[in-house]
Amino acid sequence: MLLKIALPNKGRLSEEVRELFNEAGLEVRVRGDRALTASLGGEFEAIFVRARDIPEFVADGAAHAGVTGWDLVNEAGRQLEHLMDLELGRCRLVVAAREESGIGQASDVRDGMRVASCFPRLTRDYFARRGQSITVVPVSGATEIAPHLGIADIVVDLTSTGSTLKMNGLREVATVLESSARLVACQANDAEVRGTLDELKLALGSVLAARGKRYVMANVPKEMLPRVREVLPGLNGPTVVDVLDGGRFVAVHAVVPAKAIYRTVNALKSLGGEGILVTRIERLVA
Ligand SMILES: Nc1ncnc2c1ncn2[C@@H]1O[C@H](COP(=O)(O)OP(=O)(O)OP(=O)(O)O)[C@@H](O)[C@H]1O
Ligand SMILES: O=P(O)(O)OC[C@H]1O[C@H](OP(=O)(O)OP(=O)(O)O)[C@H](O)[C@@H]1O
Ligand SMILES: [Mg+2]
Repeated sequence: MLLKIALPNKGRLSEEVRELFNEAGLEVRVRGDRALTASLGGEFEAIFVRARDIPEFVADGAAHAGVTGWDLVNEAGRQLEHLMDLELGRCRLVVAAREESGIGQASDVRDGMRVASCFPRLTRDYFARRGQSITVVPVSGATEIAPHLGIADIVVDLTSTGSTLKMNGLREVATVLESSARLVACQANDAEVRGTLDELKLALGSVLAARGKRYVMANVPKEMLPRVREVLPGLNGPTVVDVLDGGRFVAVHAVVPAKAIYRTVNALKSLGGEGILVTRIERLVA
């Protein structure tokens, strides 16, 4: 059975999502730039649609699963099964006001104010939860310009680096939602589909797990092993391999957090380590 996976056809998430699937061994083979579907190999077929439409398509069962922003999943308000956080497309949905507006926090927003957003549902819910009565001005893009055109007092929009807000003279005053790309599935999927999606999760998860890790190999003096063990915890302690040099050195191999590489290499060197190699890992299945 061929499982349909809805992926963003363009925009912010499309490239990185394709890269992730490729690295997981599900190569996105598109026939030309504008193809609407592609074979992913194995049991999967990709259908390329707008990120914003993906929650609807998946909830309706037009696709068994899909990848889109958590912001869009929440905006759609459909019942979906959340399968995993893909740790990309990280951004926040925020309330922002003009620098000179005098609005410094959400409670400064006065009843009756107009709020421009591509996320009318989340905007309405946010202010309703706070007991503030505002009017949503729905827009479909370039939200940041709305306060300058006088069509809204404040905005609710996505931000990551903050440069768009800054460029438009807007100040962030509150966070509505933290977002990243998620794999979501249709609640009506049967057991067979769920089983295949578990395999997909394992494949994608193994790429994500490998991204933050490096594989380190080094030859170290045998008598230093107890101290090397402290430097190289690895997944279950380092792998130790004989070196055919009459027993003076052993080779140690370990998986370490990428962030710790600088410290680890220096520590191995100071313990007399030689021939230190650091490599990337493609996939890591714990
Ligand atoms: N600045 C950003 N940094 C990181 N992720 C972002 C950023 N902006 C948007 N995203 C994520 O990417 C998703 C898709 O955004 P994208 O801009 O590709 O589509 P869109 O705005 O819905 O449509 P379009 O821009 O094509 O009209 C968003 O829902 C969000 O999850
Ligand atoms: O905080 P920043 O890093 O500046 O990013 C924020 C911008 O990114 C998104 O727009 P996008 O670039 O996707 O363009 P769009 O408005 O066409 O969707 C979002 O709508 C903001 O405008
Ligand atoms: Mg956008």
